[in-house]
Formats: sequence, C-alpha cells, structure tokens
Amino acid sequence: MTAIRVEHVWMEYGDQIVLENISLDFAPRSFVALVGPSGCGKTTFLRLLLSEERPTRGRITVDGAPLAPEPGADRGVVFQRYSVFPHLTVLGNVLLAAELPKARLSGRLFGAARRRAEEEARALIAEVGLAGAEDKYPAALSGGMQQRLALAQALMRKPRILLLDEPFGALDPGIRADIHGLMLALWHNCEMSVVMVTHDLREAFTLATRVIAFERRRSGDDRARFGAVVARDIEVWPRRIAGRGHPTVSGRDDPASPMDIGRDDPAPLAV
Ligand SMILES: Nc1ncnc2c1ncn2[C@@H]1O[C@H](COP(=O)(O)OP(=O)(O)OP(=O)(O)O)[C@@H](O)[C@H]1O
Repeated sequence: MTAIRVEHVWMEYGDQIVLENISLDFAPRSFVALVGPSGCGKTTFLRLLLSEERPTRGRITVDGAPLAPEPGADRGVVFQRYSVFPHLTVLGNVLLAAELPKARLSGRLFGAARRRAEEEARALIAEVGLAGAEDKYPAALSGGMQQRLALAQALMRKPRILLLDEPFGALDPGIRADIHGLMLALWHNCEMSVVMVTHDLREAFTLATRVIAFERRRSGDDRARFGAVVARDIEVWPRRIAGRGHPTVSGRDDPASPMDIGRDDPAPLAV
C-alpha cells in the first residue's frame, strides 16, 4: 500500500517560484488527476515525485519514508510522446524494463530468468491489447498502440506509483476513450497509485478518484514571485475504489467506463 505525503513543498528555479508551499496526502491506490493552466508547475510536481528534481523546501515521503533520491523501479512514468524506444520491438521494449534493473552489467537476462521475463512481458502485452504486435517496431504502431506499449513498459517493473504526463493528450477522442477503459482496468488490477497530469477536465473526472487543480496567483510583473498553490481539491463522486469493479480491457462493460462520453467527445475542456 503506497501512501504519498507532500509536506510544505516549494520548488524554485533561481528567482522563479514554481510551486509554493504545496501540502497533499494521497491515500494508497488513489488515482489523482492534476489539472491547471499551462506553465503552472504540473510537470514539475511529477518530476519531484519521480526524483528528477528535489524540492527546494519541504519534503515528500512514501509510506512514511523519504522518497528515494533516484528514479527507481518503484515509480513508472509515461509521457505524452517518446516514452518507448524506437529501435526496439514491442517485446524488446517491454523486456528492457525487466532486463535493465536485473542485469545491470550486461543489460540482458539469460536462461530461465529471461524465459520468465519474456512470459511476463508477453502477458502484459496481451493485457494492454497488443497481442500479435510483439515483433513490430513502434514506428509501425498507431499513437494509441504506442501509448499502450508505454503503459506495458512502465508496468513491467511493477511500480508502486505510476506517473502519467498527459499520456493520452495526443490521441483522437475515440482512441482515447478505449485507452481510458484500459487505464481504469490497469488501475483496478495493479497494486499502484496513479498521479496523472492532464489538460482535459473530462478525462480527469472520467479516470480519477481525486482531481487537484494548481493555480498561480497572478500579480502583473511580480508573477514569478508567486508559485502555484492548490486551488481546488475535489473527491470524485460517486467514489471509485481500486479493485472494486472489474472493467475489461476494452472498458465496454464497465459502468464507470468513459466509452459513452468519449466517442463523441466534442472537444476536451481546456483548463
Ligand atoms: N529546469 C527548469 N529550469 C528553469 N525553469 C523551469 C525548469 N523546469 C520548469 N521550469 C519552469 O517552471 C514552470 C512550470 O513548468 P511546468 O512544465 O511544470 O508547467 P506545466 O504546468 O506542466 O505546463 P504545461 O501544462 O504547459 O505542460 C515554467 O515556467 C517553466 O519554465
């Protein structure tokens, strides 16, 4: 069970304050959507959770322990684009996630360990709906398929926290609806908490248990002297509870599925 606690966190780059005194508690297995205007520090917040940056003040703990100083297998990440390696096949991409941490010197697994990892990778590829595409290269996949691959790659390391930075932002509405169903299924089935940055309020409320809006207090030329604060913190109702309800990968028979609202999605609501 992974509880994340953010205590009085500030992030400053030189004179510019990006995040100002952010305090948040994420319950185990929550699905948090982070929204807010462009440039208000959403990605910076994710990078703090990933240990790519360190807060200039305050601290972040996971289950009571300080966040590991390096990005590790406990945290997976998927970006809007470029999360997968173009020169590796689908299977190679997912396998690499298992191979790198376990075989640090050679970067490869051999014998029984490799067979086990390959079995696991193939199962995960099937779970994200890519069975049959194991030998294809990312360039031969659609945008939606590439994001499914990126999810499989991130999940191969069984992260306790999955960080998503506008992962579905570049997809067509119909494709996005399908992948929303997949995302919900993965969240239900995997023991992980999810923190997702999105510009799409509809997506936020479709997927998340909690929607948090960052906002910078504006003050003319002094703007850089004020970082983003938590402007809204909304528990999504009716409550979604991880593991309750077993949506299929397509999401078609999931009552909370976004399928109905996704297909004819007129335009994402910009925040
Ligand atoms: N490494 C850095 N050095 C200096 N400034 C940075 C750095 N990283 C981010 N910033 C600044 O921090 C602010 C917040 O950026 P961030 O990318 O976190 O915003 P965002 O809310 O994710 O934006 P968007 O929605 O457009 O992706 C921006 O003004 C950006 O220029």
